[in-house]
Amino acid sequence: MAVNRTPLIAGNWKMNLDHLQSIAFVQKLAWSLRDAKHDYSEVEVAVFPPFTDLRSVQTLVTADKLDLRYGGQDLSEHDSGAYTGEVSGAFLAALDCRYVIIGHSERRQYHGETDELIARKTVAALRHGLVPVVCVGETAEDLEKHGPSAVPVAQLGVVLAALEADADVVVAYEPVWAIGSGQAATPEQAQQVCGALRASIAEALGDEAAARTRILYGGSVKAANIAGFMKHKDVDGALVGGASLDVGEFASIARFPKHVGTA
Ligand SMILES: O=C[C@H](O)COP(=O)(O)O
Repeated sequence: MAVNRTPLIAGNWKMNLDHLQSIAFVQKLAWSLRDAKHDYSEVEVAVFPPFTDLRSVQTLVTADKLDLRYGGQDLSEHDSGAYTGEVSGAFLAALDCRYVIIGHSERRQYHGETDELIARKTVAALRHGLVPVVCVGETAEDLEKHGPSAVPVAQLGVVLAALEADADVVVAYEPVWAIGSGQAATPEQAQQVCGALRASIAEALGDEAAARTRILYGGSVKAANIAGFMKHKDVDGALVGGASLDVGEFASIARFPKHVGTA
């Protein structure tokens, strides 16, 4: 089957950069990518700012006709109503968000998000025309106890059970032990788990869904290691945390095809 998955380099800002800082950052990123003649059809680039920045980012992207994508870092499973502090998929869609991150390990760890809630949020995102970036990943303890793929595959399985075969989702494999640690998984480890995740998508939703779904690796990705990950057939991009807060570094990650052969 012909496979045409556009790589996606996604920057998760987490709780960093306020709305004014987001404007300066996006402007610099756009200039940097323009100067490098970045081909967005070759490598898609997306940023995930805090909710309070999204309107500013939308204004800039619209005014400057940027090809940059953006999205929220979370959303509510509900569409509207008495849910204090929640942000609905409808609101993200109204700001022209393309994507939304769901089930990041920090949400699982600090906010008690379960696989079942993450599945409901994924369905909510799809209901509003957003592309969910569903995060899965094992802790160091899980890795020791169950091996590399069991936990991420089981986490994704709960989400896949809630999806139709034509659902447009992105999966992000982020080993918890690699996040913010400076100790990335090896490209071979990432490939092994991304391959297992793709096989689980094929089993649940069919070969066509497996062939078109992008699977990202995340966890201490930087310009110096991105090419190693991207050489592997089941790794379709990266979800970048810390390094996405440095314009030059993030732009360099997005230009990874230039590094291939140097990794
Ligand atoms: O969402 C991004 C991940 O948590 C990776 O973060 P990191 O690149 O700082 O390790």
